Amino acid sequence: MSLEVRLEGLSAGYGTGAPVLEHTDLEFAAGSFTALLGPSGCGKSTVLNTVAGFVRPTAGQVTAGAEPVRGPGPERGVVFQHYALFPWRTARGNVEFALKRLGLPRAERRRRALAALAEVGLADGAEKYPAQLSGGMQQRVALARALAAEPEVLLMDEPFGALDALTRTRMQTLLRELWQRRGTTVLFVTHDIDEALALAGRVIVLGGSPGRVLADHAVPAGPPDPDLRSLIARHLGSE
Ligand SMILES: Nc1ncnc2c1ncn2[C@@H]1O[C@H](COP(=O)(O)OP(=O)(O)OP(=O)(O)O)[C@@H](O)[C@H]1O
Repeated sequence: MSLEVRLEGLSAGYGTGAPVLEHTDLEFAAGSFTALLGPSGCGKSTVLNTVAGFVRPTAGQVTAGAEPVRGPGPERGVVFQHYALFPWRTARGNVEFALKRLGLPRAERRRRALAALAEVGLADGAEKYPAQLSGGMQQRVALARALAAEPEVLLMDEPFGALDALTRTRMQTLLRELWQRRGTTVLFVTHDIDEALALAGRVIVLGGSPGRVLADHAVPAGPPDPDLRSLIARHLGSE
């Protein structure tokens, strides 16, 4: 289950500030995994937030499949760096709560929550509260919460940025497996070139103000390509 995402002539900004994006065109094929890299403030999160429907474009439009994005929707799941779990709900309770807006019956919410927690390797932690879970486990709950709604697009904003190196590598492996199994379209914002190259089939470098596409590379399958890495590093350093 996946949708193509298109940004057409997209301009966006905040209040009376300078535009963050201007006339940006980008297409993300259904089922593709794309990493967005770029210096702080170039508009990576703004791209994600317009696709999520949190930020309304000032011009142009975003479409997910055939439908223009007019606001948040369950077919577009979001995972942020900070998991934003309710501390007074268990892992299962957090996932179930997110399913309420889908209007699912209670038993179905429970079934889906437990299935999603099992899918992220947290079957044993379902009845634990966030304070009883490590950072990596909390991020698994956040991932389960997004997956339980069975999204066709997954929007991830530096989701592993706050994790230690080992946990981060484990989460990357988990995410690759989930993506291979589900085929969801993934847009993944990161500051880390190696993370982008390890995960994505395509790496886009944004830069400038307003932000624009500085580079757009397909990442070949197989072992990391040092030439591609240094090319992308040069684009990143060119700001
Ligand atoms: N809610 C907001 N209100 C006002 N300005 C904002 C808001 N969110 C972002 N901005 C501004 O928009 C610009 C782009 O921000 P954005 O978060 O999209 O960049 P980014 O590339 O994701 O940065 P980072 O890597 O630091 O997360 C920045 O100048 C930022 O200060």
